[in-house]
Amino acid sequence: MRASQKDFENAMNQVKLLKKDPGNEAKLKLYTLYKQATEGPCNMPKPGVFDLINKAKWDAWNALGSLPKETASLSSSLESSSQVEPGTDRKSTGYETLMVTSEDSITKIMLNRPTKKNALNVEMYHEIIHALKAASKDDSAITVLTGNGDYYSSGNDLTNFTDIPPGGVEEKAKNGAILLREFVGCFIDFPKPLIAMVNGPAVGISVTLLGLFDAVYASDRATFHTPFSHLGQSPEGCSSYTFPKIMSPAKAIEMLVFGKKLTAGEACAQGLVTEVFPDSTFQKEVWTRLKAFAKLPPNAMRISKEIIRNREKEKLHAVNAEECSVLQGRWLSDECMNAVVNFLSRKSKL
Ligand SMILES: CCCCCC/C=C/C(=O)SCCNC(=O)CCNC(=O)[C@H](O)C(C)(C)COP(=O)(O)OP(=O)(O)OC[C@H]1O[C@@H](n2cnc3c(N)ncnc32)[C@H](O)[C@@H]1OP(=O)(O)O
Repeated sequence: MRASQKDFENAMNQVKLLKKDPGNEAKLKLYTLYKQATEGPCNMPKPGVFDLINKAKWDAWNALGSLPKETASLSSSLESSSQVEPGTDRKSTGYETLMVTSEDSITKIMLNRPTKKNALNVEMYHEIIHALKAASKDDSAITVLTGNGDYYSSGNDLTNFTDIPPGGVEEKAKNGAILLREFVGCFIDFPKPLIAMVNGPAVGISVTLLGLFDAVYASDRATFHTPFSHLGQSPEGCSSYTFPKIMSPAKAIEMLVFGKKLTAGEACAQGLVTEVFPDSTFQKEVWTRLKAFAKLPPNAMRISKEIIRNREKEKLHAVNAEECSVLQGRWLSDECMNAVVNFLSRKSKL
């Protein structure tokens, strides 16, 4: 397929958005291809020998000779897309905390704060809401959520509690509850099969939400931990309703109240995880399976999910509202504030 001028300009814009500098050589190559594509053969006067930067530009552009504009445009687009981080396409542009890609009828939303163990900061909550809304309308058949790096996610970013607005902690808690309710609501309402690829340990809200997914595939490195009582908090993500149904009330209490951490095998035995894979083959095996799922008739999958979920939707939204309201109160408690201060001053870790 021929790259259009628009594609070419997009590619040039993407270079500006790269997180990692592509290096001078690549940038010089792109510059000269750009000049050739827009102006044709080198038309700038040859710079003096001491004008090193312009000399390098001139040499590189001049070396393209009479390369046709169209060829330069195509090469430039290809050059720049190969510099983009693997698995990234144009759809991911604009996200700070996610990598969102679409391929083989699968939209992949990857949590992308690996140095913070993919903790969910306020921006990430908003971006996930946005990505889910976009995925629900795009032409993919299924959507996958996964994490970049060694963690799936360490749950809520505890520094979210530090940025206090003029209205004080009460306003902070109220805003948090509103955001959480909208965030969880998107998972309840998501219309297509939603699959979690749990690539490593999962904590807090990243675990509770799994009860709202349609399939959960886990690496055998993954663990599942909801230390809400340790944090002076209470369950969210509809887990107060989904977990007792999935794994029995007693097992749900062990996790949600006593903070028992499950291995992937244990989580699978409890029904929270659909299947566990050895970490060494996790990506390959799961993606093979997902690609096969994505070839199934999308409308049939959507309608089948709808008929299963619709029966529960009203209840799930009511549970979500109640959990958010209870949490709003917990965030103002001494128990919660002390736990957050302890983490932030590194007195405690899970
Ligand atoms: C709109 C609001 C909605 C709120 C919804 C309610 C949600 C509730 C929950 O999700 S409760 C769960 C909260 N999560 C935690 O309590 C986990 C806290 N983190 C840890 O205990 C540890 O970091 C760890 C066990 C996840 C990993 O330990 P380790 O392997 O030793 O790595 P580091 O601790 O050095 O972590 C690296 C780096 O990441 C930062 N980080 C990790 N997790 C979080 C987090 N949840 N919040 C904030 N920051 C986190 C950690 O501080 C390190 O940062 P640094 O390198 O020091 O700058």
